[in-house]
Amino acid sequence: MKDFTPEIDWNDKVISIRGLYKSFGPNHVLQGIDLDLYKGENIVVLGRSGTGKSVLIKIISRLLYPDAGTVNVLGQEVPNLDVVTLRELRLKVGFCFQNGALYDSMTVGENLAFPLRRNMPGMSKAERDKRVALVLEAVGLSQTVDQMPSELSGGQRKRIGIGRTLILRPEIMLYDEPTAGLDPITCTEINNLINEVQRRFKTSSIIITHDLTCAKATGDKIAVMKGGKFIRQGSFDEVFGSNDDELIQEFYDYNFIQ
Ligand SMILES: Nc1ncnc2c1ncn2[C@@H]1O[C@H](COP(=O)(O)OP(=O)(O)OP(=O)(O)O)[C@@H](O)[C@H]1O
Repeated sequence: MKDFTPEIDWNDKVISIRGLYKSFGPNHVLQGIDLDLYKGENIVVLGRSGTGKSVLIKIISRLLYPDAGTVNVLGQEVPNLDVVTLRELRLKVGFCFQNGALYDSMTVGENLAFPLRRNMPGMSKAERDKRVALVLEAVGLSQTVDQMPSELSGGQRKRIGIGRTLILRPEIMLYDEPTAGLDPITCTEINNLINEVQRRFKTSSIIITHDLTCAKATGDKIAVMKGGKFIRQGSFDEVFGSNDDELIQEFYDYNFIQ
């Protein structure tokens, strides 16, 4: 449970997806996905390995093209965008990669400053340093500014990875398996950070995971993916509250057996 009430604007859809299909040869991965993300909302896309969760967020950031369907992000139809508009949109849609995607040869501070240097070349060094300090404080790792990524724990790397995405002040955060490979205490810290980012920076997020604890802690809405579709959507309690729902029970059992 969150210890705050998220400020969700139900009149403002920041992502709207309809009839999304994607196949790789005979592998029909997405088979009719509809999804709405509202401003300020955290949606968790929950599904077993290989169900197409990553493909979905890659299509949202146009790392992949869909075969059919519409993908509207912040009022723009993503598959049709020219490269300049796409670049501008990508500044507003932050992608948190599973491994944090940090450069091993740069310090933590340099890693955080890098997206600013590349995307906001007019920004002064003083302003960059200020932003780096703010983000480090937000992810709770101010003391690591001069450390190398190899000196960080897995959980710290994840936090810095989230910070590196946050540094451009995106409106939307896409989290790819944010708790994968972490111990339960570190998972809780990452879940809390995802909520803190939502509260403090007013972001809207899609969190893809197969971790039920992460889903429960961070999701204002849960969308369960199976067979290329969402088989259930609703709050955690709406989706997981019923004991006689076989599809959901199967997922629940799988989660605890793993
Ligand atoms: N570029 C690609 N070319 C071919 N097949 C792909 C490509 N990307 C994904 N796939 C296939 O699409 C399916 C869904 O992959 P995806 O990575 O979205 O799964 P996932 O639900 O994110 O799983 P996991 O939790 O294991 O990351 C898999 O069968 C995968 O092999």
